[in-house]
Amino acid sequence: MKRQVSSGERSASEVLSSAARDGVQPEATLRVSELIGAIPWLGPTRTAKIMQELRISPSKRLGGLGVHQYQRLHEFLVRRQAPRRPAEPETPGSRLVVLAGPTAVGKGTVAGYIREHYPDVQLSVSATTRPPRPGEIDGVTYFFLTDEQFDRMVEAGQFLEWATVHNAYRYGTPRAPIENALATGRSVLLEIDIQGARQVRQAFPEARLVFLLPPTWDELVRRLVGRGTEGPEEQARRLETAKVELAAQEEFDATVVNTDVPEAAREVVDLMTA
Ligand SMILES: Nc1nc2c(ncn2[C@@H]2O[C@H](COP(=O)(O)OP(=O)(O)O)[C@@H](O)[C@H]2O)c(=O)[nH]1
Ligand SMILES: Nc1ncnc2c1ncn2[C@@H]1O[C@H](COP(=O)(O)OP(=O)(O)O)[C@@H](O)[C@H]1O
Repeated sequence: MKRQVSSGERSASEVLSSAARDGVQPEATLRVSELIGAIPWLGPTRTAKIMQELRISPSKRLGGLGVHQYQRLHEFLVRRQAPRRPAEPETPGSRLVVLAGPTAVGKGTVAGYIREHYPDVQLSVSATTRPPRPGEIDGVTYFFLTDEQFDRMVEAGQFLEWATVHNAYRYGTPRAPIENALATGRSVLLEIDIQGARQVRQAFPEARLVFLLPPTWDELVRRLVGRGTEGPEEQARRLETAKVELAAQEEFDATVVNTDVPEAAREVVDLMTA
């Protein structure tokens, strides 16, 4: 027997979770666009955009989703359902700032400079499934998690955003430290990839998104090659991705050109306080 999802009963993600648990497909004939469109504050345009991001065609019904589409939809709903922050920071003056940009532009270097020279800026510590490199400290560089631990945090809605980066490992921003910092009037800087920046924009429309640019394309190539952490094949793949990533700068609130590290760091910090 079919029935409609009603907000007074179970939420959409509860329906999907129990379906996954029980191995049954409820509401199989419900269109995904209707399910998403029923979320408060999402108009048809946002719904269409979300469908596009989830890579689900507008006509798809729940019962017709592929495994990956189903997984993406589930994760989206869990994220939406996690406790939401109000539209404005709770304390005036606190701000959430995202620093993103193409591979090897110097995000880590600039963030490291800020950590060292601007102790008042709180830098978010991400969680990752990638193994630690020599010298990296758990809880300082990253929280190093197993796949299972990461899954549990995703399920519990404990990430503000998360993404698989460079087709390899998963990275995510723990939600609680960010919310605590903003609630106590501190600004927070997230150094994350572009997919993550887009998710932060959805969850925190008031966040400021800063895009770090290389002075030139050739300099970006020089930095990637000069860093020497990837082989030629991986370098070529990252540079292909970088072209797409550079096109995303239009979506950001501000751009900073990383010619000189201290100068770029100061510009980012200025954007946090301005
Ligand atoms: N979405 C997202 N991306 C992250 C997060 N933390 C780090 N990243 C990105 O993950 C990528 C890989 O970082 P890292 O493991 O330090 O490797 P490296 O950039 O190759 O030195 C970088 O582009 C980071 O910006 C996070 O919490 N969320
Ligand atoms: N302003 C800069 N001038 C010259 N080299 C830089 C500058 N910023 C970063 N680099 C170098 O570029 C390489 C990539 O920087 P990194 O911080 O690892 O990039 P990302 O975190 O964006 O992938 C590193 O070798 C770093 O030392």
